[in-house]
Amino acid sequence: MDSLSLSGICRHQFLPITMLDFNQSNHRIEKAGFVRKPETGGLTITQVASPLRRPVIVPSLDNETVDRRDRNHVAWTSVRQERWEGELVVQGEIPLWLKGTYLRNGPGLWHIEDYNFRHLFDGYATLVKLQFENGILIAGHRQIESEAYKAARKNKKVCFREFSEVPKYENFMAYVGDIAKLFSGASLTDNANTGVVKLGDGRVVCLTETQKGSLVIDPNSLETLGRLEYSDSLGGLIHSAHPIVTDAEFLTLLPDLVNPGYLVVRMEPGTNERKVIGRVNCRNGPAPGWVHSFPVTEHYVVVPEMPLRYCAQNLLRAEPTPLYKFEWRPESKAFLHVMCKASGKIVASVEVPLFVTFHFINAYEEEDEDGRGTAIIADCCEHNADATILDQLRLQNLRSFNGKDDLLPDARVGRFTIPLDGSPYGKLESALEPDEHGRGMDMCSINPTKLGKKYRYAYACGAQRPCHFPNTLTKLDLVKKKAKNWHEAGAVPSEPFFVARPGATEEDDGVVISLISEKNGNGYALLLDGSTFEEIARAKLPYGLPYGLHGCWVPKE
Ligand SMILES: CC(=O)/C=C/C=C(C)/C=C/C1=C(C)CCCC1(C)C
Ligand SMILES: CC(/C=C/C=O)=C\C=C\C=O
Ligand SMILES: [Fe+2]
Repeated sequence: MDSLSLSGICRHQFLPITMLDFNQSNHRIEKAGFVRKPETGGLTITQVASPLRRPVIVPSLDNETVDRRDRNHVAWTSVRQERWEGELVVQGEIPLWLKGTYLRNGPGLWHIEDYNFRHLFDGYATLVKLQFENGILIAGHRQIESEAYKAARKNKKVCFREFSEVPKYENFMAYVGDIAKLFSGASLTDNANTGVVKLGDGRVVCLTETQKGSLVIDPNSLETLGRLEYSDSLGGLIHSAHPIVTDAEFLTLLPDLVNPGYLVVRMEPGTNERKVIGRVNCRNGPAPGWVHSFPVTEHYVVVPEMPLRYCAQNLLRAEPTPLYKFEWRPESKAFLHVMCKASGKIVASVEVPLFVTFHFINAYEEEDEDGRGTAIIADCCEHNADATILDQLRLQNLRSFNGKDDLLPDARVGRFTIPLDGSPYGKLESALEPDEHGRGMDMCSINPTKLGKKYRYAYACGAQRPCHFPNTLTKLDLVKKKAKNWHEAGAVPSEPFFVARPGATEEDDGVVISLISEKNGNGYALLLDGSTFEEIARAKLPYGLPYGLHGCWVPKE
């Protein structure tokens, strides 16, 4: 059976993919579909094969994971097994034009043995795929085999510095040794749990905030293929977790913690060499602001200098502070710098009101009637200049929601206006009334053809209160200043990801994909119409998956 004859498979029941070729394995068959491989240390292995004739090995994790499902929402519970793949039964209709794979990355495993991690961002990366073809949906998930994850499994403890977790030191000398390794980057994690991008040359790369955590994966098997080794000598240990990736380029920011500033760099498809476009020196402060993401316009890169700054002392600490590796420095103020992509020259550098954002949504240039640039508009999911959102993402807080208390801090679509006439100040306002989306706002996507251009629609997660975490999918109309919200009681939806219909002329002509973790432990893939924002299809997963962060689309050639 090949991928084109999938429609021959029974679609009336949930269909795990079954073993076709036992000869490819040395495993002893214990019962249909289950085999035990002695050298895996007692893990249960299910040897299965996909309709694409690819065998899939599915080690389950430990019982503790499953036990904890009773107590916590599945969104905040470790994934229950290493790997799974199968066809899903679809309710509704998947558009026939939707051909390709949606990949979603995120931290999905938050414990090692008895030790439970602290923060959402600490979890070992779980990659999920939804493969669409001819109205059929094959889903799968797999752990990313980072060095950090493999070492933790092997040694039964955290071995690298994660977002908030650090290895437990046996004595002071071990701590000193680890600090020495911090400066070379050797002790930093490569747990690529934040996002996944498809480069112009077809490579698919999972990313996190550390440069060493750039891992190439196979979008079909979800296998970890190896590290993307940058071949330049730019050095540095960290970068923006959200590069801007198009078929033509990969743009990112490398924060410089020694001489506070940022390098703006560009990598061409087919190469591993980043070349410097230019450098921005920080206007203020002892360290650069955190750059989880940044926006671009057609001609410019906007470099944010947030008052939430990297903090060398906090990097060295064995125990986390409320802001982890960062600190809130309002006295350092906030700035936006605008660099010309072609020349590397800074064309504007303005002070703006204090702000906190993880995610910029988009940016574009405004022109006068003669076509001269007058301003840059940059939109972001803005947390009302309140950095405590970072600590709200502690697992204990996310797990403690009892349906009553409302702990999610307010957020909005923050719209910056950066004048290009040399004025020293920029503006920050709400792009629409935050009550439109329940005063929750994060995890955004747009139609990628609008990247850097004037745009009207964005998709994001909003809030239906009370809640501890964004729990709606929302379509934002930034022209009419209205939002349309999707919500299901108790459900935690992940980032609504927009895929445009090939040949579409309307900005919102396409579908929005999200993965939903349900209160009862189940989960499903959801497809909404990008224009009406009504449900067009859903497909139940065999079990609910943990919350995930960001996705990408790999179209079928
Ligand atoms: C999942 C997510 O959005 C963010 C993950 C952030 C990580 C893993 C940050 C890691 C870091 C270190 C391990 C040390 C250096 C600083 C910093 C980049 C925050
Ligand atoms: C999930 C999140 C913030 C939610 C707040 O409302 C931030 C994720 C950041 C990393 O990708
Ligand atoms: Fe992010």
